[in-house]
Amino acid sequence: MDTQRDQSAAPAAAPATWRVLLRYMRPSWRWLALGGLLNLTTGAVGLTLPLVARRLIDDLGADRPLTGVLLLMGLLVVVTAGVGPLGEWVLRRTGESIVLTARRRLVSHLLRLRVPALDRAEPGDLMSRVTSDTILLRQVTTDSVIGIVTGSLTVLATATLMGLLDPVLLVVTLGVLVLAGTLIRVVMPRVGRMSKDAQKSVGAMGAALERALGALRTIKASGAEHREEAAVHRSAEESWRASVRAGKWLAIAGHTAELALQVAFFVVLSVGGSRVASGAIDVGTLIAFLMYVFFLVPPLQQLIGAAGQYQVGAAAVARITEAERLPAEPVAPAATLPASGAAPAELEFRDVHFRYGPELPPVHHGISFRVPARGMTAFVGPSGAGKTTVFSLIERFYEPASGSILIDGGDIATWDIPRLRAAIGYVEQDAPVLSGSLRDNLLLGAPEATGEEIERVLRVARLDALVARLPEGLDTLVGHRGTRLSGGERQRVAIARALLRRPRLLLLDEATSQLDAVNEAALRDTIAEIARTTTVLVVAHRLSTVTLADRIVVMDAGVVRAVGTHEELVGADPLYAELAATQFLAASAVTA
Ligand SMILES: Nc1ncnc2c1ncn2[C@@H]1O[C@H](COP(=O)(O)OP(=O)(O)OP(=O)(O)O)[C@@H](O)[C@H]1O
Repeated sequence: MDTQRDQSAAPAAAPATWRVLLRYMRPSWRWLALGGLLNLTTGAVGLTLPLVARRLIDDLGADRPLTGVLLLMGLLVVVTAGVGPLGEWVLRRTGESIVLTARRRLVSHLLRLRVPALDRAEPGDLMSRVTSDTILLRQVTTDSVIGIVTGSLTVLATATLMGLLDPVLLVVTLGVLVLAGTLIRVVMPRVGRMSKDAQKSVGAMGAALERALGALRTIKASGAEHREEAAVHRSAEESWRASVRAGKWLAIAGHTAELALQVAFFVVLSVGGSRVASGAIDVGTLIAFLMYVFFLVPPLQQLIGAAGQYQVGAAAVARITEAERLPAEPVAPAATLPASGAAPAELEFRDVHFRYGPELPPVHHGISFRVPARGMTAFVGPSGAGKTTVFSLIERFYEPASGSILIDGGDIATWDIPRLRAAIGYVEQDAPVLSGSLRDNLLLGAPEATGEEIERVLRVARLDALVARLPEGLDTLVGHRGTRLSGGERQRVAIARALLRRPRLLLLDEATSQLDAVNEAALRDTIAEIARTTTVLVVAHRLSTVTLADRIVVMDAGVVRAVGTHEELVGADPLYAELAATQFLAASAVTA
């Protein structure tokens, strides 16, 4: 049972970045460990090379045979060549798995978002979190975390070996490096801030682009391409600006390390030279030590790169976590649709109060009405009266502030949401049709429907002639949001889709002017026919629909003014009489 009615519970504090990263990395920890180990092996093998080099110089000096040393060097080079790429591949694979996990989690969450959260979100921005931010997660979980671990270990091992060669030269080297490290610590938080700004702008760009592409015809008709283009460009430029600034700080950090090592090389050379002259160390030791100084370059660069990537990744993690914390409906298995011939539903609203947000005015001020099983009930009233909101509350897209909504005598707040929605067929006012084929659209809510059932609803919705005419029939692609269909066809597809679910309660938000007279009259008869076996609720905009209704609920400014038949209401309710005389009659005059 899902009894959660609170839509605005205060969210707990966001978890720390490293905790979130650990959560993503946990399922892949074996692969990560293997990749890290292989990377370390490559580093360790590389580290032995200077020692072997020293041995070579010693052997040369002492005139000893070189075969053994050369063979060892060859072996080490071959091992490095084999293990290096393998380690990198393992890490890349792990990174991709982490991206996959994050994307799956996020998509599953976003598809279950509560409708109020969706009202406040920008789809384009949410999309960028799934597509672009998750890519950054790959870098931070593999390159960065592994880079920090392997880089630190390699630096530590190199420093140990340097210490074994000559502790004095090690202290000299570390002194230079500590200075560089202090500078880098100042730079890194700036990289984090800039990266956050850059990703935020990518999200804003996605939102602006979605807004423009989603209504491109309107934008063209309004001659607004330039303004929309400028808005998208602005976000792209902001992202560029922030990324360039982050890049500047990263470049400074990267080159600080390189510069520090060059300085260290010269300091070690001069200090080491005097130590060779004083006989404290031999030439072989100095050469080996200088080789180690250069060996420090890659792991130190890896460390700095990793720290930078961690900052970039932390910005992405914050955006992914933010999306994951938007309120969502509980995950529940899909409910089975009502059996054919299932009893129609009874509905009751009891003193329902509702507003869309704490800062918004109330929409329903204590709505009460009863709808018995079977028959057609029409909701009429001026625009903004709260008619569509009645349907949204029945579907539990929103929860009432107080009062209750009952189906078959049970409060729907105690129903599992999938079970509730399985009982309902809903045709929205703008009759959305999804990209894909006609068949995909019909089967959206009833994937198990048989060919016969599809044919039946096609006939009922008067789509059979259209499907017969199309060369690809039901497999015809309808385009993005059904743009290849006419408005009336889209509406009939939406009706057929709802009917295929064999709903016990059919909610029909009538479009004001989508259907032609012939189809409208036919569909009206069909709906009246359906109402004999199912409970049908219609938000009605046409008198022709209203006169067929068994009862009419007249709504105005969030209250139910009157309930009755057309004949009763025309005499009893002045608002209804006025609506019937103006809007409805005007509409019916067109279709008569
Ligand atoms: N998602 C939403 N967020 C905030 N306010 C909303 C939302 N949806 C609707 N409203 C507001 O709630 C009020 C009632 O809207 P509703 O869609 O229920 O009216 P309606 O009677 O169906 O109107 P129409 O006949 O024009 O379709 C309106 O003032 C509308 O602006």
